[in-house]
Amino acid sequence: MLLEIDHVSKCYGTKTVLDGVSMNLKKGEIHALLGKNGAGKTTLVKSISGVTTDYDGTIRFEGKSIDHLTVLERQKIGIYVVPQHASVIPEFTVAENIFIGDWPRKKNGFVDWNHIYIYAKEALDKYGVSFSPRQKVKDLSLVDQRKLNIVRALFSNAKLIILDEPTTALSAEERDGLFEFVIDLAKQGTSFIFISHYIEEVLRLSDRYTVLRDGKSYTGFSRGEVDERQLSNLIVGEDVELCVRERPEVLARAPIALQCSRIKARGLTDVSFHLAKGEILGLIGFPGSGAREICRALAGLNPIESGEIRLHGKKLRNPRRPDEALAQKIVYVSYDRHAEGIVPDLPIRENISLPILKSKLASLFGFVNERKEIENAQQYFSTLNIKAHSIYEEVGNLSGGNQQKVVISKALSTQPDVLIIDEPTVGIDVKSREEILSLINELTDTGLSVLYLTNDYNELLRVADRLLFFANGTIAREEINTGLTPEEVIQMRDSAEEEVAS
Ligand SMILES: Nc1ncnc2c1ncn2[C@@H]1O[C@H](COP(=O)(O)OP(=O)(O)OP(=O)(O)O)[C@@H](O)[C@H]1O
Repeated sequence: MLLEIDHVSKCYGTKTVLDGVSMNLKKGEIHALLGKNGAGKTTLVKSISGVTTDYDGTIRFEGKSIDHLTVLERQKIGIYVVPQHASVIPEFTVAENIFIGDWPRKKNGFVDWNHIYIYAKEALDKYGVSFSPRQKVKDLSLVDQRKLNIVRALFSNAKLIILDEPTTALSAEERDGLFEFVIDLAKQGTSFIFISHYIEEVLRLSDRYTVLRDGKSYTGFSRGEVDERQLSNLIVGEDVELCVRERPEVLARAPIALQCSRIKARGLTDVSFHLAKGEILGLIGFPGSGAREICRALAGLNPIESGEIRLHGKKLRNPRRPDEALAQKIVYVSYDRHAEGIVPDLPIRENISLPILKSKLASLFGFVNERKEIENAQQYFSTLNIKAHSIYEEVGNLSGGNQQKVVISKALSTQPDVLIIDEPTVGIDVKSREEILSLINELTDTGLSVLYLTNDYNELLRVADRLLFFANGTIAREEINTGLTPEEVIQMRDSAEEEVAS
């Protein structure tokens, strides 16, 4: 056994988050840690890595208790966390990133720059990655940045690497590449704790599983012992009802809500399309293809050089800022909730109300109508099942998935005509995902139109009525979603890309 977690408990104030949690991990094992949003996965990871040491119970590493050790001391014995958000410095080279904090030095004490690249090349070769040590990290793909984080940990002699939702925002192919890399390293003896909300990928990658629910651990399941449904029931504690979108006939006759003509903007050469009232339009394309760029242009985040946007036939002013888009009933939920989504120090109530303070919640004389604000926040708090004591809890104290629900509530409370939603279920547990999808589905019945961007084609194909394939800054293909499979979509995306390139 490499790691033994023995009846670990942890409270925040009066809230018991971990209640006698136990699990163990063997050398060379990939062990999945699962649980709903707020189940305590991050809290357990913090206890293993030493960020939190005021827990009850015992954690042993290679047979010895590590409860008294600090984060740095735990790193020295081989425990590393690779966080969800790349902890690399984009302006530095790969080699510089590997050596940050531990520069090889010459006898005179100066950094040995010549050898940095030689040592880094050896490390990259040893772990079988293909990028060059001289490449700037900002030029690496997302998956290579994640691999670099792992190589950095290995270079510091990691024996246990905790991967916190490592597949976030990766395409299916990138995810496969990352998994191969992790499996190879596990074969060489490195152990992994793998945190993910995607059960299908958990079943593919992991040797064993531990589920946290209501503070307790359900542990010891090996590959093949449980299937997708059983694991999802264990996580949620009940049957999960899947959101089913009926593609109604009315959509074919629905009036056009949004009409974009010849849009030219950053990363967009010439984009024209329409979105019907009540329709969910899926956007597909590689990074830089234009799929995300059109979202950001319509949201007022990337300036539009030319072209025309009409909503319900009325010409809009091309938005220069998100509040201008919002005033014209277009709202964007960014994939990056940390940078663009929430104010962590403010309570849930104020976060949800932020964009509508000046409009819907303003009373006579410009004061905020507090009753309306509370009602509004309370409504989304209940509908989306946000896990917190109340709407007065600070958003920074919520688990990642629950923060994401606040971001979505904030967007929906503006009552937009067009919702642009970018990777909305990243970090969201199985049950919450269905709640979010169901809510969006219901809102389209009342006339909301949606542009939906995600790399998770399984999810996209469950909700999208029609698909637009982007390549090279323009729309290369359009398909009605008549029961398409993810594999078909990947093929269509690749051939659209090739056609545009040739
Ligand atoms: N610093 C804190 N103060 C108070 N409560 C906290 C703090 N950190 C976490 N919590 C609470 O502890 C519980 C567990 O949170 P944790 O982040 O461990 O969940 P998680 O399983 O990682 O969730 P997710 O999948 O959403 O990331 C949540 O209810 C959260 O609100």
